[in-house]
Amino acid sequence: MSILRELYEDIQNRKKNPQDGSYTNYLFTKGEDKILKKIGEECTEVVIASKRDNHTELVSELMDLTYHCLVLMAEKDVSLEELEEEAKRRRGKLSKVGDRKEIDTL
Ligand SMILES: N=c1c2ncn([C@@H]3O[C@H](COP(=O)(O)OP(=O)(O)OP(=O)(O)O)[C@@H](O)[C@H]3O)c2ncn1[C@@H]1O[C@H](COP(=O)(O)O)[C@@H](O)[C@H]1O
Repeated sequence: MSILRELYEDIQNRKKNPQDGSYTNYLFTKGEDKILKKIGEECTEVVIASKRDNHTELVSELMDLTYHCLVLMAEKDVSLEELEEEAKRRRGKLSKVGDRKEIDTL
């Protein structure tokens, strides 16, 4: 999705050129442990929204989780291309074998 690419580029730009008042820069300044803590919190919020069967809240919480995962990716220099390659590799492998047990070997 191009909007996720745009969001990731915004996050990378904040890392290169910090801006006052930017929440993203606040996370980079606090560092990896803070980003990981936020990811943990957002995961829990996704679980709660899902169990409440609240679709709007679930979409919102999934986006919060996605944003914080993208911040972690920028912090650890993981590119979107690496995710794409990994997804393609799994797709090729799984569609060939047609056996869910094979996922253990991914
Ligand atoms: N997509 C997001 C985004 N999603 C969520 N958030 C922020 O994530 C925070 C999560 O809220 P919480 O209540 O969990 O956290 P908090 O209490 O504010 O802060 P903590 O002390 O818990 O860390 C909120 O402050 C949201 O504004 C985001 N902040 C920024 N972006 C995008 O990131 C890019 C850079 O924006 P800036 O960070 O504003 O420069 C832009 O494209 C923005 O649209």
